[in-house]
Amino acid sequence: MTDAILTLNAGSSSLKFALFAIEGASPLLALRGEIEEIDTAPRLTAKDATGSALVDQSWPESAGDFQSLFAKVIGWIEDHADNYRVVAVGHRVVHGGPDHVGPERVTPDLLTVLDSLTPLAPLHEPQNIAPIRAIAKLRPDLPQVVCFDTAFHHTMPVVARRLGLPREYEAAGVRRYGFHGLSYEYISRRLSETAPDLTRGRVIVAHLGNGASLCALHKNESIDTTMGFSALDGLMMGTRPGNLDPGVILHLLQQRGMAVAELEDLLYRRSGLRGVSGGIASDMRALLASTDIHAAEAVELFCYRIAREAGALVSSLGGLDGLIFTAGIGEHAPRVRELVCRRLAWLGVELDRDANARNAEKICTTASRVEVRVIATDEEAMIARHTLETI
Ligand SMILES: Nc1ncnc2c1ncn2[C@@H]1O[C@H](COP(=O)(O)OP(=O)(O)O)[C@@H](O)[C@H]1O
Ligand SMILES: CC(=O)OP(=O)(O)O
Ligand SMILES: [Mg+2]
Repeated sequence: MTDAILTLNAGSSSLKFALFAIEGASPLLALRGEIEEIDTAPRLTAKDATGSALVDQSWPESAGDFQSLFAKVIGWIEDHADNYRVVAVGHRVVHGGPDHVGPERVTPDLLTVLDSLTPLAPLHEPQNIAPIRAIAKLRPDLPQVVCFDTAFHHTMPVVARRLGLPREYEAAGVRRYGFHGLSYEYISRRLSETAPDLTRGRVIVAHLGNGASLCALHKNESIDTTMGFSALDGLMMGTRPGNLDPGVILHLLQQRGMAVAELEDLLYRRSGLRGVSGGIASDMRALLASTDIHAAEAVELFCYRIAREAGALVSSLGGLDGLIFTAGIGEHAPRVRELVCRRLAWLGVELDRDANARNAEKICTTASRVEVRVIATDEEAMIARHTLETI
């Protein structure tokens, strides 16, 4: 039996998991998998460390039922990883609030704090916390560690964190936090290994998954990002509108008499690619495959908003040396990268079309003034490292 760390990463459209063998100081990947499209067409796939497929199974009847899908993942791991002894579980938790800026071991008090942050991340925090409680019940002795998406952004200067509201709100925690921090932390480490020049310069990382954001890295530290107080801000996403004139919210509440729960549903689940495509899909693969004009318009708006927000971050950075695409869409959708890069040509971004079509690591021409790369993110590897360090 080999000691291992189990990692769980509940995103807005997927539940990702991995098992890492503990070998010396660094965890070694044993297997990884995910259930994707949890709300529409749940499908479990997993691969061993060499990339060989271990399972491909669908449960259309369990769409939207997170608890039952989580139980299926745990059941599958128990059946297929019996030569590993899980000695700790690491979780991605989206919101750590103002006081939690590093990985922490789970305690009952910490769980109470995390519960109180649920209104700030209603699409994620409940799915992040439920597995912690379920595991604590089954195995109270098993150490569990939480790794916050907000933590990586603690280097943001005050001016990037502050909202234009009266001071008392900031003191009460109403400020910009930023998310996808485990992904940005992993990318920053990969840059140190593969493109060290960029770690001394000004880089925008585009994490384009079902949730999406941009991070401005200056000398490899976050100095600004497009998500703010909640995971609603910034880019348009799979089901979220991204930044929105607050006047629209007032209009919906006052003139349309919309209830708060209805508004929350609109902003977290019915907008973004799903809403703009007229309900065709929130999933980029389906939109790119569709011939419907509304699907094409949704993709166009997605890319327009990325280029527009990137322009704002170029201003925060005072220029741009590198542009990195990552996460589900960023890693696998050449069309989206092409549309974004075309809009950023004024910065000296010049895409190599063949390299882009191949999802190559470097996708710019030699003449490009900005180095454009595709880097596969690995939030699980970050969670495993933090978990091992914490226990
Ligand atoms: N081959 C592909 N081409 C285009 N989009 C893809 C591809 N593979 C995955 N995606 C998109 O990536 C998104 C999911 O990304 P992911 O990072 O897993 O999301 P999250 O972690 O937010 O749940 C979906 O919109 C999906 O359609
Ligand atoms: C913060 C967030 O939106 O996460 P995800 O992209 O995993 O949904
Ligand atoms: Mg994700």
